[in-house]
Amino acid sequence: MLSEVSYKTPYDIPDLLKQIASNGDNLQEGGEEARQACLTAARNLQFALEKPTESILRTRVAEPAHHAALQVAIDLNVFQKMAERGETVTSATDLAASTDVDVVLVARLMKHLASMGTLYEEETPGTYSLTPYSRALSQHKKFQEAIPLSFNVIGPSFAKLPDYLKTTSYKNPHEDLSKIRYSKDHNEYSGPFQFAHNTPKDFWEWIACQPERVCPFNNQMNDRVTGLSSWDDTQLRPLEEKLGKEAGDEQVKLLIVDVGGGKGRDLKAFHKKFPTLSGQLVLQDRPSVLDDEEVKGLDKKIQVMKHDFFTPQPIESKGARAYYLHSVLHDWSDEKCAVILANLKPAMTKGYSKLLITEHVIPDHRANWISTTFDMIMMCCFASGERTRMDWEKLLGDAGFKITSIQGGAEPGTESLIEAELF
Ligand SMILES: C[S@@+](CC[C@H](N)C(=O)[O-])C[C@H]1O[C@@H](n2cnc3c(N)ncnc32)[C@H](O)[C@@H]1O
Repeated sequence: MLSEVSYKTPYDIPDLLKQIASNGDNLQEGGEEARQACLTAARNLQFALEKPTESILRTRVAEPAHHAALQVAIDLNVFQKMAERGETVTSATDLAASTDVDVVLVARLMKHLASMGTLYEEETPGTYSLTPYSRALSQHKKFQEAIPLSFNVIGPSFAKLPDYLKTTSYKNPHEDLSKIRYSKDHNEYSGPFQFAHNTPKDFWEWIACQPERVCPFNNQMNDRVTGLSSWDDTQLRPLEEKLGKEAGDEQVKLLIVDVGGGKGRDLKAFHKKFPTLSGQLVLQDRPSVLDDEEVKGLDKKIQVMKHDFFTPQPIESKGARAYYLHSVLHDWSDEKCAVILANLKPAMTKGYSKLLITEHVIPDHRANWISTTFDMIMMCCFASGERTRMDWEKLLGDAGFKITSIQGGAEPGTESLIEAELF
């Protein structure tokens, strides 16, 4: 059986098994690197061993059904209820009683959640315990809020992508497809998101008008679940030297302007790491983001400023040491990014101000699934995309910047820190 599968698959099954065995033995000492190697080999082994009929069932129905079951479980607080019971196992009957929901329904949902790895089914049939994933879902609002956002906001865009692409004769989604109708009644700018949600608004305008979604979305941006992180320590550490001492300016007035900085998570992390570094930190974003209560509680070192980055950068004077764009440019086409960058340039001082960008840099070969997933999200929600190194060089070069370094994220599939300056 194995040799038959191995013959047909491009994966080397014996080698994958060896990788799992050697990295598995080394999980304690090997740390994150061994875990990642083991996980990659295990994922590839699944692709190699699954029959096409199993793969098709998994992708077309098992995974969407899992997503739906997760959404229902979130609606019913299933994971919190399991955690609150303080027991290691819960039966569908107990859970149905505490959620006041039909036991047959609860049992069916739990079975699918267990078969897909979100719950663990114990030796005793019909009893379940939490896995690290469902425990995280039980404990953290950021995980609970992520599911409805993917289910109700991003999911419909994915579902409609094939129809949208058919409509556009398979053009790469781009805002310039302005003749594409977003619905039968309208004839305005449209991307897959507008097509799916039947709206002329861009994602940011749309979400700002959704009172029940705007706060979870801003929280989600502020407290990322995966793939997009606050700058990690390896990226953060050298910045003290670069932004502080290297400036040759003991009293830096303006240290970082975080443009489209959300609720200030990155500036908070920066200030926590380097509390004594001189210079003001400035947080800029749309009113719907900055009016959030959490923003009002930011340290006074962080000045909060409503600013539309499609208008000239208001922080000029001598120029800040760094203008920072984290997960901003991937939301926009090259043409729109050119406008954002052109608005920053007059504010920057050549040889002094840096442009810092935290974004995915998609490798040309064997891109990680997390980066490719974000690329698909960008395609569907923003008619934009993640960029390769060459894309970044072109985008920034055309805008008058030269890249001085690209520091990869600590984990595969996470964002890199790109440093650039005016030439
Ligand atoms: C993907 S989020 C990233 C937020 C933040 N930099 C982070 O990494 O958590 C993109 C941000 O761009 C902001 N944004 C979108 N359009 C904007 C505009 N025209 N002017 C300023 N900010 C904008 C959004 O409100 C959002 O906070």
